[in-house]
Parts: sequence; structure tokens; C-alpha cells
Amino acid sequence: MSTNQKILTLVMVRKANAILLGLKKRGFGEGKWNGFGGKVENDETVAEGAIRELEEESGLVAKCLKKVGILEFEFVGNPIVLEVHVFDVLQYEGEPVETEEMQPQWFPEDSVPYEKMWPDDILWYPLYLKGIKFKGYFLYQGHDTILKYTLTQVDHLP
Ligand SMILES: Nc1ncnc2c1[nH]c(=O)n2[C@H]1C[C@H](O)[C@@H](COP(=O)(O)OP(=O)(O)OP(=O)(O)O)O1
Repeated sequence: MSTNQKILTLVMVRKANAILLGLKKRGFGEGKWNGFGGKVENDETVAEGAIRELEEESGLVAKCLKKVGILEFEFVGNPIVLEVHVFDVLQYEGEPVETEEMQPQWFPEDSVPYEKMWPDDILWYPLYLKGIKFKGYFLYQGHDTILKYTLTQVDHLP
């Protein structure tokens, strides 16, 4: 991994045509609805990081995860590249609870609040919701403007 790269996770939870999102209460992405996740620590695998972040941010304990996408984000003027590994939770235990970082809420899959989410989400969620694996790259100016992007369907993910 290059010193300019940070590995993060984004964990998506669904049930019966609804998706669980959390309103970020602090830090990066504050005020936006998003899946759950964060930076992977040095002493854990990406999947272990995903499980830890989901529990820390929502109280849910993931029992089975599947990687569904990898998204890279760059911001003009910032050398750091964020590599976000997106996971679908196939099985979990517990009920979502509000935490210091997130206020969780179920949304019907046809009423995802894209206007209050990262602008890239409306581009790749349709693939995710159809069960299609994907890779994406997004160059941002600030946090609201995508200057360019690529998004491709893939058969396999590392
Ligand atoms: N553009 C975009 N779309 C969708 N999701 C994301 C982005 N950029 C992102 O960073 N994310 C996701 C990836 C992670 O799930 C979070 C960001 O994690 P962050 O809060 O920075 O990491 P933590 O380790 O929880 O941070 P601390 O608060 O503990 O320092 O957003």
C-alpha cells in the first residue's frame, strides 16, 4: 500500500426491500446518510475492520459478509487516495442502535435519500441494489462536486 493510500470499509445492511443507513454525526461526511465503516487498522484484515466498524457504529454484529465493490476517491489538492471496500452483510445479529458516530434508520430501497448522501452514491447504488459487483473511481472538488469518474461492473473482486 502506498503511503498516500488509506484503506476504508463501507458496510451495507439490507432486509426485505429496505436498506439501513446511518446519519453521520461527526467527522468526515458529517450530516450525510451513509453505510457504516471507517479506516482499517494495521492489525486487522479489511473484513475484520468492516465487522468492527459495523458494530461500533450500529451495534450490529455481522456473521457473514460479501465484498461487492471497491471505490477509489481522490480530492483535488489532497495527495491521499481513499480506497473504500464495500461489503454486503448477508447475516447479522442484533438490532440497530444509535451510537456516538451514527444515527441508524431503515429506508425503503426506492426512497434512498440521495440528496443527503455523497454525490457518488446515486451512481453506484443502483448496481449494488441489483446485486452487481463494481469498481469505481471518483475525483472530487471539495465534497460536493465530482469532476470525473469511472464505474465498471466486474465479475470478481480481490
Ligand atoms: N464518497 C463516498 N461515498 C460513500 N462513502 C464514502 C465516501 N467517502 C468515504 O470515506 N466514504 C465512507 C467510507 C467510510 O465508511 C466512511 C468514512 O470513514 P471515517 O469516518 O473517516 O473513518 P473512521 O475510522 O470511522 O474515522 P474516525 O472518526 O474514527 O477517525 O465513509
